[in-house]
Amino acid sequence: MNSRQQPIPVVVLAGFLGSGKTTLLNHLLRGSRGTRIGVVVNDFGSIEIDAMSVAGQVGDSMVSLGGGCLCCAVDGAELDTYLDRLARPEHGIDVIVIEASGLAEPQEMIRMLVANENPAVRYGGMVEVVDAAEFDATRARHPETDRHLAVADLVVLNKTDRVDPAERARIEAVLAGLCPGIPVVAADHGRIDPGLLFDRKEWAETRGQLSFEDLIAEAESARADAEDHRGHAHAHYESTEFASDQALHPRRLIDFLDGRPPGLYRIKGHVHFGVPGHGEKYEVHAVGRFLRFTPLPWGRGEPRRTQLVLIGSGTDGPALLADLAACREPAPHAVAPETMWGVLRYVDPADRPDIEGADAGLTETDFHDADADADEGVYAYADVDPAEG
Ligand SMILES: Nc1nc2c(ncn2[C@@H]2O[C@H](COP(=O)(O)OP(=O)(O)OP(=O)(O)O)[C@@H](O)[C@H]2O)c(=O)[nH]1
Repeated sequence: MNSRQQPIPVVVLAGFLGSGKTTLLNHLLRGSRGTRIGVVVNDFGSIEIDAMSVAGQVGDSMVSLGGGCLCCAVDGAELDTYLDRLARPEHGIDVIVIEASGLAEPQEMIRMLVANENPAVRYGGMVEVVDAAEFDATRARHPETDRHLAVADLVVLNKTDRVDPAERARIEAVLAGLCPGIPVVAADHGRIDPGLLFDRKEWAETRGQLSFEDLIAEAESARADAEDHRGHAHAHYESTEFASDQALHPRRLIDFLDGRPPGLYRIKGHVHFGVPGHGEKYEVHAVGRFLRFTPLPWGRGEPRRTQLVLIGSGTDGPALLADLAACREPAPHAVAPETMWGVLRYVDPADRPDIEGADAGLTETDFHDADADADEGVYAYADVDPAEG
């Protein structure tokens, strides 16, 4: 437990869109045991899907900064306000984790943290989450990824379940070249040893990639850069938000998702279908061509509603919204359960509601055939604790 004399370390959790930051954060929160973790979530969109995914687990020790990248808050005043609040002794927080938006410039955030004058907190290192399955594609599209890796204190090579051992070894060799001397931890579903983050002492003292002086020396040019966000990944991305209290028709939504434009890189949120036998909340994640649904119970009193954030480059927001609006279904109770098949194709077999599958005459072969269309061996993981969600 923090003695209150020691400044609370603030760890930046960074990584490209969909790399698995929220999944990792939830793993840390579940494995934190006696350590109290304060969380700052910075969603790119104004519907705060990430915040919703972790909120139930941290209660009042979480603040959420929606509606833009934290790295653009040049003076960091807003962040300081939240850190001050989290650092109050009554919260008893031992470590603060900032989940950066998937399009943030971690260097900017590090600078803000180093410049923070609150003696109750100190910069505690940066964790960069890397999606093994999207590694080459992300680097090709975003050369700045290499810069982010170079300032990391710990690299988590996530989604190793989606690549074979040879590919994993190749990526590890590339990472060793990009960030020499920095530990690279392989993981699936962000399951790293929480001790890597909670044992803070080593971090502050041993990080040598970017010293305080380096940061200050870079500050001037970076500040100019920060004022002109054209160099940031998020300058090239748009976020489109869709929310509806009306149910969505499963088949129309799947047609929309199957035909989504290549520039629409990331979709996250949850869907209300309301089809008989499928009243659950369907959490949805798309990362590149990967698509997964996870049925979860609705929270107590939670409104049956669809909320989606769509992040992409060169996407036509109004057209996406019009397409989604056309998926709305005013009478979901009258919709045949078998229209859910297209959705169930993208659900982990372990999470599939088998009653409906059996009733609808679906066989295992149907599911296997369908799975072959999706990414091989990729399964969804429930980020939200159903009890809390
Ligand atoms: N197969 C596989 N899927 C994973 C793994 N880690 C996360 N996922 C899935 O990848 C999707 C994105 O995960 P998130 O944790 O939401 O990613 P994120 O980095 O927080 O996403 P943004 O906030 O959009 O940047 C979800 O469907 C996760 O369940 C993994 O190791 N293996």
